Amino acid sequence: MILETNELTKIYGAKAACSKICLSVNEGQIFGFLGPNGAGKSTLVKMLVGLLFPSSGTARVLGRPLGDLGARRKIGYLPENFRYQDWLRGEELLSFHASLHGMSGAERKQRIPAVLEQVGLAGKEKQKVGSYSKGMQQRVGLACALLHDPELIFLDEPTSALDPLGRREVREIMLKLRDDGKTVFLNSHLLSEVEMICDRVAIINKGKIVAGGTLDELLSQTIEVEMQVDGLTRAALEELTNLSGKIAVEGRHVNVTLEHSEQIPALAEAVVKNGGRLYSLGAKHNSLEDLFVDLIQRGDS
Ligand SMILES: Nc1ncnc2c1ncn2[C@@H]1O[C@H](COP(=O)(O)OP(=O)(O)OP(=O)(O)O)[C@@H](O)[C@H]1O
Repeated sequence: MILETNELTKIYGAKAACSKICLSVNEGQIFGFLGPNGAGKSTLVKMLVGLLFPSSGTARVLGRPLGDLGARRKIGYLPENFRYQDWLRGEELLSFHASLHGMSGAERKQRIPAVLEQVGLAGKEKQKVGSYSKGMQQRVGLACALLHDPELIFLDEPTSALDPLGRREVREIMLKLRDDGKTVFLNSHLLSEVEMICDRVAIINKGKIVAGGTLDELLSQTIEVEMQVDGLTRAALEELTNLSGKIAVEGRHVNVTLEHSEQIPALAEAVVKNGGRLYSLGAKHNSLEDLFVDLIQRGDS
C-alpha cells in the first residue's frame, strides 16, 4: 500500500471535517475520492500532504508517517483553489518551484520542458501566468505538481475549471501517469470522470466514509429492475416489497431496487404466482451517479 490511514480525524470546533477515516490506496492506481461540497475531501488531502495536523488517528504515506520529509519529496499536490504569482512567466513560475524542490540547473533544464510538454503548455512558457486562461492556469498548476517527478500525486478537483476538451486532456495525463507507474489520488465530484478512469473509489459524506471499493464492487451492490405488469395484486405487491426495500408503481410500470441479481427470478415469480401478468422485465446495474445520490440522500434523511 502506498497510502494507509487509520481513523484519521480532523475536528474544527465542534465539527468533524473528517471522522475516523480508514483508507488504503494501492500503488500504481488512480484512486477516486468522491463527495459532495464540504464533505471533507480537501481536509483529508491536506492532512496527507502534511499541511494540516490531524486531531487524532494516524496515516502512512509512501511507507512513512505523516509529515516525513523524505516522503513529502515524493508527493505532488495540486490544491483546489490555488493562485500562483500572476506576474511571473510560466517558465519563471516553474523555475521558482524547481528551486523550492532544490533541483539542480541540469535537472531544471530537463524537467521544465518535459512537464510543459506533458500538460500541453509547450510554447506558452514565455507568457505571464496572469494572462493564461483558466484552463492554462490549471495546467500550469498541474505542471508545478508534477515538476519533481513525484511517485504519488494528489489532485484536488483538477478539471473543475476546464472545458470538456481540457477535461479529456487532463484525464489522459492522469492515465499516462498511471501507465508510468505513478499513483494518483483524485478528489472529485465529477462522477462520470471518476467512473471513466479510477481503479478504486471511496465516497465521503459529512466527514465519514460511506462506501469504498472497486467500481465493479460498488456498482454491483444494487440493481434496478423495471417491469411492465398488468393486474398487480395486493399479495404480489406485498411480496415484491418484502424482496426490495425500494419499490415504485406507476400504472403498469413497476420499478424495484434489488441487492443481488439472484433475486430477479423471485420477482417474476411473485408477480405471476399472485395473478399478475408480466409483459417485460429489464435489469440494469446502477451508475456511480445513482449510487452516489442514493448514499448522500440516505445520509441527509
Ligand atoms: N479552516 C477551517 N475551519 C473551520 N472549518 C473548516 C475549515 N476548513 C474546512 N472546514 C469545514 O470542514 C468541512 C469539510 O471541508 P472540505 O473543504 O474538506 O470539504 P470538501 O469535501 O473538500 O468540499 P469542496 O468540494 O467544496 O471543496 C466543511 O464543512 C468546511 O466548512
